[in-house]
Parts: sequence; C-alpha cells; structure tokens
Amino acid sequence: MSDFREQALHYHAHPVPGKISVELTKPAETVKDLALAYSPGVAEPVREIAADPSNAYRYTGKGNMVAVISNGTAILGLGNLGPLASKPVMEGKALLFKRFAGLDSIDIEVKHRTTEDFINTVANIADTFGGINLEDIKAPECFEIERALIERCDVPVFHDDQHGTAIVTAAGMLNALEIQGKNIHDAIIVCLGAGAAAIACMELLIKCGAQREHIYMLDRKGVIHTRRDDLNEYKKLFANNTDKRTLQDVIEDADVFVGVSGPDLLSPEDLKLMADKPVVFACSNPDPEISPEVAHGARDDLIMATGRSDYPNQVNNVLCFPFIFRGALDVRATAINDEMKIAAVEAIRSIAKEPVPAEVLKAAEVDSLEFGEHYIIPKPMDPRLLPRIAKAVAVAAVESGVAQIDMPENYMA
Ligand SMILES: NC(=O)C1=CN([C@@H]2O[C@H](COP(=O)(O)OP(=O)(O)OC[C@H]3O[C@@H](n4cnc5c(N)ncnc54)[C@H](OP(=O)(O)O)[C@@H]3O)[C@@H](O)[C@H]2O)C=CC1
Ligand SMILES: CC(=O)C(=O)O
Ligand SMILES: [Mg+2]
Repeated sequence: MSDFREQALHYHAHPVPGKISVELTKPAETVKDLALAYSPGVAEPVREIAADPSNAYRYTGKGNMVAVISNGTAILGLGNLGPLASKPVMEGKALLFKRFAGLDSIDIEVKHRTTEDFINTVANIADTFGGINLEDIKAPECFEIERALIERCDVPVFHDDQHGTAIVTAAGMLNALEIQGKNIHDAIIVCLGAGAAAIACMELLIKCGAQREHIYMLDRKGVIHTRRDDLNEYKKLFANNTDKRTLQDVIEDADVFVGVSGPDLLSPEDLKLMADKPVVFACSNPDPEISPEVAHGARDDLIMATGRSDYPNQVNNVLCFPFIFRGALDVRATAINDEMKIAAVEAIRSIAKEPVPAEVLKAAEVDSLEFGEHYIIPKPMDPRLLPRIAKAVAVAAVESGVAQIDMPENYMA
C-alpha cells in the first residue's frame, strides 16, 4: 500500500470511524434538564411550530443545518460507484461545512430506482434542514433533480458540483485571465466534460462575459457540434456550428482549457497547441486532466490550477459552498439565485488580490503568497472567506428579494 493511501485510510478509520459526530447544545444531566429537553417540556416548542412553522428556526437546529445529499452517481471523477461508496465524500463535505462556516451538516446517501423516487425522497425530508446541498449526482439527471427540488422545497437547494464549482471557476478564471493580460469576452475556451460541472461552469462564464460561440465543449464522443443527433437538451445549448471534431482540433490556439471530465485526458502535446499564455484548469478529482508537473514541463507561460489541496491554485467548490450557505441561511433565503452567485464570485476573486494573513501562509506552509500566476484564488483556510462571502451573499439575497428576514445587525462585523 502506498504511504499516502495508508495515511488516508488510517485518517478515516481512527480514532473512530468516519469524520463527523453529533454534539449536544443543551444540558442533559439532571431530571429538570430532561424534563425540559424531552417530556414534558418538548411539547411546548412542538405546539409553537405547529401553530407557526417559522418557529422551527427559533426552537430547533433547522436554521443552522445543511443536508449533504447524494446518490453516488458521479463521485468526484471516480464515476458511478453507488450511494454508500459516496459516504466518505459526503461526510467530507459535512466536515467542511462545520470547519469553515460553523454549519451543522449531515450526509444522506439515497438508494433509489427512478429519478422521481430520488426527488420525492429529498422533497419529503427537506423541511428538516435549513438548506439542501446536492452532491455528486451525474448529468443529465442532476439538472431535472435540482429544478424539481427548487420548485418543491421551501429551503434553498443547491447542486454544489454545478454552482459551487462554477462560482469558484469563474472567480479563478477572471483573475487568471487578468494576470495573463487577456479578457473573458475574447477568450477561446475549451471545456472537456459536458456534465454537471461543465454545463454550469460555462453558463456562469457566459454570465461573466464569455461568448457562447467561443466555447468548445467535449464529451466522450468529442466536440459537441450542431450536426450531432445524440445530444441531450443541456449539451445542445453548447452545440457549436463547427467542423472541428477532436480535442486536438479545438485546443489549437485556445486561450483557456477547463477540465471537468476525468484523469489524464490532456496530453503535453495538446497543451503545446494552445495560444500564448494559456489558462489551464484541470479540475477533475482526485486526478486532474493533466498533472501540474507535466503541464509545467510542457510550457512555461501557462497558469495552471487543479481541484487538489496539494498544488498551488486550488479551484475547488470548497471555496464556495460553506460560505454561500452561511450567507443564505443567515437571512433565511428561499433560494440561491444568480445575484447571490455573482456576489460570491466577486467576493472570492477580490480576496486573492489583497495581502495574505500570516496564519494563511503558515497553514499553507509557504513564506509568501502574492496575486500572480501561482496565487490566483484564496486558500480554503483563509479566515476572510467566511465574513466576506457570507456577507456579500446575504446582502445579495436581501436586495434580490429572496431573504425572509432582514440582514442581522452588525452581520459578520
Ligand atoms: N474541482 C472541483 O471543484 C470540481 C471538480 N469536478 C470534477 O469534474 C468531473 C466531472 O464531474 P461532474 O460534472 O459532477 O460529473 P458528470 O458525470 O455530470 O459529468 C462528467 C462529464 O465528463 C465527461 N467525460 C468523462 N470522461 C470523459 C472522457 N474520457 N472524455 C471526454 N469527456 C469525458 C462525460 O462525458 P459524457 O457526457 O459523454 O458521459 C460527462 O459529460 C469530475 O472529475 C469531478 O471530480 C466536479 C465538481 C467540482
Ligand atoms: C470537488 C467536488 O465536488 C468533486 O470533485 O466532485
Ligand atoms: Mg462533487
């Protein structure tokens, strides 16, 4: 067994199996405590909530709790390995919610037969939580699932692989292009992958100024073009009227490569075909489309990012989901809308341009970090992420009319 594999398995197994547990927030020692916590005292908040459901926010943990829900059909870049195998990732997301945003989070892995079964299961339990974070659900089903759940649930529903990834990709991309002296409007963009992450990343880049006609998206069969008759309705939105058919055809002179597909799919030869000063986001986890070592070996004018913690420029949805839910829950937003997503993009990208606190340098085990090719986006352990993103998101929720309460006084001051 490799050293790292052994360490990872040991980390998950000891001192107790798994990564999360439940803690009590109230005393439960004496007869009086138990009479308040359970019978008869618990009947009082029951009556209050039955009379007015918003009292659930006052008397239960609902308002600080996010469910991380998966069916295991697209676990990272490992594929469809089923609900139970997705549990370590979902517990990992719960760990990140707690560690970075103080949100309680529980993982739920759903076995189901039909997409409708899955939707019904989630819709039927949604009121338990302040928000629903859908995770690692493959395309195209993920689109229908999210749309139906947004419609049916009163709490925000957010498919992290779509929107969390898109928000972080957009923030990193705008910064990387700025450093390379390019702009999003003119950029020729190749997106390898046409699933949950790909479709959402490209839609958000378009909202940030990219031109749809400048985007070449590829799936397992090659370039998505207007003459293909095997495209689902989501891929069709990216069908390019072009004679180009292969990755090699489209990568020539491209400014940007976004990989949200699988491991080792971009070769050094492909990379050498790109325009001067390219931006390469190889975001597949755990193994990127091209490793930074191979990419930097092939050319020295690129900006490179991966989804991993152990290389510079980590473009990963961890930079978004804890903080966007914090902001959304704190104003009881009923949805996470485009205004809130764009606010998160701007908050994330602006932090990267400011001096980095000493504690972040220490945690990152480096002497310095300065906005530039090796630091296009903040590190996940940057303490500024929570107040800045959560506040920007909460303000956007209030201003766009989806908040159910006012901004809390001195919020994140
Ligand atoms: N860094 C980050 O924050 C994140 C990274 N990701 C990564 O993105 C990848 C995709 O995840 P997600 O979108 O959720 O999964 P989906 O299953 O929804 O989509 C996967 C897509 O990748 C395409 N694909 C797979 N293998 C190849 C290949 N050999 N050549 C071309 N295309 C290929 C599939 O093509 P087809 O449609 O033909 O099946 C499909 O369009 C994963 O590796 C995941 O780790 C995802 C979310 C966040
Ligand atoms: C990071 C993540 O959510 C993924 O790779 O699926
Ligand atoms: Mg994921």
